[in-house]
Amino acid sequence: MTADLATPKKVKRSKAEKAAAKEKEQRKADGDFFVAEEIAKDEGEDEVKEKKEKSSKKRRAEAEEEGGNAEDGEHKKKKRKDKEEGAEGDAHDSEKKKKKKRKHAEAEAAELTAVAIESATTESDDQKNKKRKRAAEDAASVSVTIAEASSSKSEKEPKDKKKSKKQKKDAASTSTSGTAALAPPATPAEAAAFLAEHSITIHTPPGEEELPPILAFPQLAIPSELRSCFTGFSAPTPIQACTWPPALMGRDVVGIAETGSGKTLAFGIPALARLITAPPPSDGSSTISVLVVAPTRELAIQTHETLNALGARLGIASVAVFGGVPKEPQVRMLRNLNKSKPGPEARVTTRVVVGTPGRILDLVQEGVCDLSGVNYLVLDEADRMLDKGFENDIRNIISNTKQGAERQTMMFSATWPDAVRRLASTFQQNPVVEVFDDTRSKDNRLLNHLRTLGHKKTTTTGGEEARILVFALYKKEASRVEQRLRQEGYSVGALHGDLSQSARMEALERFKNGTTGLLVATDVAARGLDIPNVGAVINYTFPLTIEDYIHRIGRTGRGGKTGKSITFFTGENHERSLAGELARVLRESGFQCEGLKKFPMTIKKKEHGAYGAFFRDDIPMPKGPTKIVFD
Ligand SMILES: Nc1ncnc2c1ncn2[C@@H]1O[C@H](COP(=O)(O)OP(=O)(O)OP(=O)(O)O)[C@@H](O)[C@H]1O
Repeated sequence: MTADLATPKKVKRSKAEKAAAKEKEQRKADGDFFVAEEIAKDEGEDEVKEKKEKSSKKRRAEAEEEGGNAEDGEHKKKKRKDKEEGAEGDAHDSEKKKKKKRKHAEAEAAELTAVAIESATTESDDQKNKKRKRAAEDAASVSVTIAEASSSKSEKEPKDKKKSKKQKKDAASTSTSGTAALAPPATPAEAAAFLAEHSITIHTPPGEEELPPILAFPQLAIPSELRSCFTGFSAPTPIQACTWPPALMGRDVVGIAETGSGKTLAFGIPALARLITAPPPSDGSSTISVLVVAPTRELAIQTHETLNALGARLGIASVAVFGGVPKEPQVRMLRNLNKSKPGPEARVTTRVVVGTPGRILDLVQEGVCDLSGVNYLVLDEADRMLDKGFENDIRNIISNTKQGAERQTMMFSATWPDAVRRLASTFQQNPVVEVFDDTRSKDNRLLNHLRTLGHKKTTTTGGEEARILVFALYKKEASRVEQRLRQEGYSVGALHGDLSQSARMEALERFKNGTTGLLVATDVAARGLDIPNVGAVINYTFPLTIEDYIHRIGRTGRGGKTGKSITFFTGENHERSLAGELARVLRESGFQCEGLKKFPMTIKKKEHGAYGAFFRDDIPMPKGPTKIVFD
């Protein structure tokens, strides 16, 4: 019977129908079908919430069942995650079946991803308005931590010349208060009143300029094309107001804010501004430069929809990848990125990936998701991701993106527990050089940094990210700094030549096993020893040679991990003559060295004991055996 029914149907099909069916099949194979199906979801906010709660309950129950299974191997963990994602998928199954017919109709009707997104956006306008209202009312306490400047990112490149007529028209119709005609920034009194009213604390690292919040959209220096993103909003939400100024300057930002506080635009506007001003590479390398990692697929889909809708007119598209659904369509979709398609989609370049950690990593490891061009990374709801056991996945994902100052990282979290602090301090790995005149203020600066890095006074975590290595130049200095830190209540060890060998070995062992999270060492005592990977290195006094500096900072950020190095540079004594070399090292690694320019920038040619200044220092000299010497 089935065959009987099917046959006449087939026969009756017109040529045009056949062509349409063929095209649909092709789109399916290209992965479009998947995107269209997912983004055409018209789940109400309540349904999403309910599902979120259901799946989190399920997760909690599973976690309790598995309680204490922290020793699980990577494989087990992955399986569990797949199970979680599968469970999430099950929860959606009955819902999915009900909607299957309608979704298919929508998916088939959705000729283009962008069209589907726009319709989905329109459909959920009511829900959006609800959320909008909530966001506007949201004056919950918000905290923003600004990391040290990543680099002097110049984002003022010429805009994409290939803009369509429509794009040009759109841009013209948006507010003209672009970067050229900005409203004056908030006065210190206005800024203070705003921060007090919304219970906002902004932690700017010592030495960094404090930026006032943006109280009104016209104060915002962004490409004019982006101004239409604010249509219907009267003012920035608190998290947007405080996040935009540092984020638009290219700084790493940590925002502590509740859901529904307007985070998507808080990181979305700087992301789009960056994409508009830096066109995609034309050398065939990956066009993905923005990556958003989120804990759940609901959040990933929501963020993807928002960014896709905002980016559509700018020629920027996003893809969403998440667990709980088959991987193959996502693999096909990623393989076929930017393959020219007919119609308006041909103008769109996929530059954003939004996804959940497990699936992103899977796809990266399969070689289909190339993150090597990612220079803007967002970790959304970081605390939830860590709660769900995604820490290793996140670190792994980060190691596949651009490193150091080449990447700007935005992190959002509703809470600020130790695990989140540690994650924040490890990705903010830019070597920072603080140039100052007053050597007496070194101790206070050191204490400030320990606080900013979230270092616990009595850490017994054993976690390598929590360890901080402080380098002093002289034995007496190391001993004094150690005493000072101990007076301040820190659990600290020392490694220098005034200590007996057994005392040094004990200090090293305690540092390695995490009993003390802080170690003050001299270069000579530390040389040749297996000092484990540490979260941060602080150069209290600059070493005698630039090689020692490189050796010191190499103690952190090892094995693809991230780390942080902070260097105090007073320009006194031996430091003055090393300013030029330090500036060169920083410049070559892509970091700023402005502060050093007040010192002579001459680089002294190295002299060899036997060959004087004429020896070749560009070829490696044979290394002798490692010698362990304690000064
Ligand atoms: N400046 C603003 N004024 C009023 N509404 C806004 C503003 N910015 C964003 N919104 C709206 O507020 C709602 C919540 O924003 P958004 O989804 O970005 O919050 P969120 O913090 O990411 O929350 P969630 O984690 O639940 O996604 C959205 O509907 C968004 O359109």
